[in-house]
Amino acid sequence: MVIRMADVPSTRQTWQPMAMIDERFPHEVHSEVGRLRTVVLHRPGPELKRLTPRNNGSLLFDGIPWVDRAQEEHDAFAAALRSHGVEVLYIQQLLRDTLALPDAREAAVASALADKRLGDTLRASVRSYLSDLDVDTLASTLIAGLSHEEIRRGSGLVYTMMDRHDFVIDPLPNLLFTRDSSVWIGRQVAVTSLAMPARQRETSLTDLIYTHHPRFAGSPKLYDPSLEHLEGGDVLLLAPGVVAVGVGERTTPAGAERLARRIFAADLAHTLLAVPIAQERATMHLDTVCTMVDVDAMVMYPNVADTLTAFTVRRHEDDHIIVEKPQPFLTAAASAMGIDALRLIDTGLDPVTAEREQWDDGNNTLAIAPRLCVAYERNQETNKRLSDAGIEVVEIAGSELGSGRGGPRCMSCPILRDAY
Ligand SMILES: NC(=O)NCCC[C@H](N)C(=O)O
Repeated sequence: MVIRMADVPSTRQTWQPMAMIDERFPHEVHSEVGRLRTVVLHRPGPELKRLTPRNNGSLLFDGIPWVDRAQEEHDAFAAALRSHGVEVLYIQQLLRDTLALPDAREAAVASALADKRLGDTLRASVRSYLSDLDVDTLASTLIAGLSHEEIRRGSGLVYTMMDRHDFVIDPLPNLLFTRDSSVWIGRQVAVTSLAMPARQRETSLTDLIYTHHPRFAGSPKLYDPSLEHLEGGDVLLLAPGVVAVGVGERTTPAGAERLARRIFAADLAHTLLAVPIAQERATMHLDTVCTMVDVDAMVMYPNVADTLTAFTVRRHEDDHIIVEKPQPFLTAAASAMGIDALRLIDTGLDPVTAEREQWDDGNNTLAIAPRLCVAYERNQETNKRLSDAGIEVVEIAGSELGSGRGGPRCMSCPILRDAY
């Protein structure tokens, strides 16, 4: 699909898909709600078994999940998507395919060994350990991590001074939230720059897959992990040509500005809305506060609905951008989208219920199509209000999955959606 700026009335610019599916680049996303065709998930595995009460805080989980049940919940999520015609790709399978290529394997090992805490002697032992692994085991080790006691070989000061439960390769329990480590805008993939140390190695895996896997090799890259912090959960494609970016605990103003320059230069959008969000765990990403459920409608945490603002950023000449004064978010969004109003689904919740359901990712829905979304079943009040407003809700269990503080949108990276 080629996106082209159409002739536009006054200052408003609209963007129109000109043709569908280019064989060379079969992955393409221009909105939050176009019918979902292909999505990347990660089925949680042994990396979750690394969580203990001593490390769950630094590994960004609010509890210790029951892993078997989390897997059942995740399988049900994937089944719900498949039953609506969505192709589900798993990160671990993509990683296995990728590691079968010698250059990719070498790059993956080099990136795991780059950890400065290892030191030369232990690094050599870890290299030797990894070189003995078959592709499947290497893929699972890069995700589940490797502890001192598992390596069973080593010498030198670092190895000797480590506790046997310390990690020589850190586990990646948050890989579950595939939304954050990459985001597709148009036909380009932004491999993001994750802010929290516990998550930074995730992008070495997504970058590896998008660089080497035959299904993705050659796809244009829009962003890379060496750039300013930017996380996929903060990026909402409100409409073709309009990208909202939350700026808060994770994505920095510099990350939003860099993305604006890149998407303008690549003609992927005409407007970026930078949306300040509270720098708190409960609102770590924009998609924890609001998600699109129709081409012109959102569900939003009621406690911020009246105060959320946006700085409209537009392309000027060459590499210059224009930043407008902040406006109420809904006003700025409707104006950029070229519609009269962006409808808020009125969840009408009292502040306490709203706060509880926001914490449990009630606003973090994944649209399968306009007016059809996946949501956690536990957020009964929010889901009821969505149904009352004509949004069909596919409910999934999330009692264990939710302990990482992420919902259906966080757990999914759409790579192909239809235009609408
Ligand atoms: N988009 C999202 O909101 N993703 C959820 C990420 C949860 C993860 N435990 C984190 O703190 O990064």
